[in-house]
Amino acid sequence: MLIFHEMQSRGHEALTLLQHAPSGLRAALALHSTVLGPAIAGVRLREQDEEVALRSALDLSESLTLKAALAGLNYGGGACVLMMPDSGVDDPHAREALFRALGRQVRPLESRVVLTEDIGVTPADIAFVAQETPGTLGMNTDTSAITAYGVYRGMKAAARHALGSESMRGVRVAVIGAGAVGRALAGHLHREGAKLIVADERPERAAQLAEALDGVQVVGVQQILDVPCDILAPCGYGHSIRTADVPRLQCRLIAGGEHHPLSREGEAAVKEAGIMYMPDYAINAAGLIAAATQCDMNQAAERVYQTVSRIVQMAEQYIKPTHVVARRMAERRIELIGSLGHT
Ligand SMILES: NC(=O)c1ccc[n+]([C@@H]2O[C@H](COP(=O)([O-])OP(=O)(O)OC[C@H]3O[C@@H](n4cnc5c(N)ncnc54)[C@H](O)[C@@H]3O)[C@@H](O)[C@H]2O)c1
Repeated sequence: MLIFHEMQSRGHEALTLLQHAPSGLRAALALHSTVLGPAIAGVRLREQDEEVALRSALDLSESLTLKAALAGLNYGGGACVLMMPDSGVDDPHAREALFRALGRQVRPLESRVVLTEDIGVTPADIAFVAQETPGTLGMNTDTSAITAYGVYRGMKAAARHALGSESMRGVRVAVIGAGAVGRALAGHLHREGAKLIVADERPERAAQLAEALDGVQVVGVQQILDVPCDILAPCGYGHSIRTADVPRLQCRLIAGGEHHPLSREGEAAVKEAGIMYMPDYAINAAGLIAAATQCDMNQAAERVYQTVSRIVQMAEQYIKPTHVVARRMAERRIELIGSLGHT
């Protein structure tokens, strides 16, 4: 991996590796942009190899920059990916030490970064970080439910253009990943009468969802991309649609909660295939909006609905792909507000 090349081409400001042997801390902290304000960095704890951790940090931090900018927030984008310590994190004191070590190492960067929870990290973990540095933003609420409701509302706004109607009644939605966001999203769609097809790498999760909601069809993770459907809703851990998979897709809209479901090449391939793609940073922003502004779930989801509506309207007006318009809108706000300089 050519890290400087990657950072330069995508505009990252910094990538810091944090290490503290006694607590088992090994983390990649990426700051993509601090132009609009300190970088909000979701802290993610997952068992993975070093290259995946670096790549995820670079990907997620860029998404966060675009997400905060599009949502009109005065934050930049960051990401902090922790490697799972060899001894695990089941012992509560080991867990405390891990997150306090993270806080202590991040403290010198407090004016540039604000840590918050992401996959595998709880509000209690961030409270440990907060004992060591003021640079935290506790979500203090179940952001996955808020995020999922925002995805549902954003999906409807996009469907108005992609499918000709906002109604989800009878619409076939294939959900990749039956985790916190995927499950809650499926619930909203099911209540409105959508026909759901679900797959999860952990098949028991898809089976549980099918048990909870009548009529949900479960398929394997290899099959879900071949399923004829109207909307494909990726809600997994990222890159669940590879560019080589795009010719298999039989949907008209891709809209889900997942960060980086597609690479940049994948976005272009999807457009070529005649499929509308609503980027992650536009549609999965409700949890972040609620945490950053203290607004409620409906207000946060409404902001996502309005943003997605604006993206699709501008895409139609200028005959440009939605992912190009969304990125341009976010970058334009960063340029304009950044040009004001610091007060
Ligand atoms: N939770 C939030 O508030 C939030 C906010 C914004 C974005 N997101 C993004 O939404 C996505 C889902 O988050 P979550 O909180 O639901 O995580 P989760 O861990 O609760 O669930 C993810 C589920 O997806 C499954 N999965 C992963 N990759 C898959 C694949 N390729 N095929 C099939 N199944 C797959 C996993 O087995 C798991 O059950 C992540 O990309 C996350 O970054 C979450």
